[in-house]
Amino acid sequence: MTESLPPVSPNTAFFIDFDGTLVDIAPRPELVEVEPRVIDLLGALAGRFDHAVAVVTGRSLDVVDGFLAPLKLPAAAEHGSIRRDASGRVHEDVRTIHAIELAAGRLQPLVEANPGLLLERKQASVALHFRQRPELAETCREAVAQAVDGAEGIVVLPGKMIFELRPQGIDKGVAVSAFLAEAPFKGRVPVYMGDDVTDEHAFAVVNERGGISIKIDDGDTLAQYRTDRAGLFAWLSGLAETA
Ligand SMILES: O=P(O)(O)OC[C@H]1O[C@H](O[C@H]2O[C@H](CO)[C@@H](O)[C@H](O)[C@H]2O)[C@H](O)[C@@H](O)[C@@H]1O
Repeated sequence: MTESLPPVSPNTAFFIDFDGTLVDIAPRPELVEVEPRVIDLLGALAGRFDHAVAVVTGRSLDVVDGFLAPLKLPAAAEHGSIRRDASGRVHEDVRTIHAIELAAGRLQPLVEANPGLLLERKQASVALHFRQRPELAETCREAVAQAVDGAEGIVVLPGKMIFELRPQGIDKGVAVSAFLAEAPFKGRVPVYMGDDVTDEHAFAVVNERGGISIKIDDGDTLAQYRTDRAGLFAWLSGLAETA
């Protein structure tokens, strides 16, 4: 189901999820394709709205930069554990990476025994992917719970065919709040666009601040609007041209 998206004022800040929102979901993380029009659109939007455009993703910063090159937008990577603000300064929360790496080591035998499972190691977090082996979802859930048992300060975040291990106290809502305390986002009305359960924290923050929350595709959500990627791009294209 899609619905028409609202007009926005020139005083708007945009926060955009990557996987499932800017790009279609692919069988493996490295296989996503960024259409050139997406880069053009983000660049035009940033130009129109005083550079108040940020990517908010579970990906690592270098990976998302690689996909969006030559753009280098403000970005909350790894769900906000690594955040590059508009001045280019990078804020890192890597306090639990050793505990997370230890947990990842405990998951390694499961991954080696089951081709198709994938451990994605990032700077501050680790993800266990089971998209190629959906029948192992419950096995993975239990293995991750056991792997983090007794570890302090680590949270398991379920996503689309994935379980992510990240530091406690970090989520996309916290990341959006941090951006909104800084130029050029400060004082602007936030718009957040995302497709996954991990985007719900950001929807909650944006709703509280009187912003606009947009869920891409299906699933329960706190978002006020729902559309698909085509509807989102049509809307953003109009804003990039007309603001
Ligand atoms: O916050 P996002 O930008 O939505 O990133 C969330 C995770 O996305 C990636 O995994 C997801 O996309 C893959 C490619 O389409 C897909 O194969 C996988 O099943 C999805 O979970 C990425 O690999 C993770 O690091 C991100 O945290």
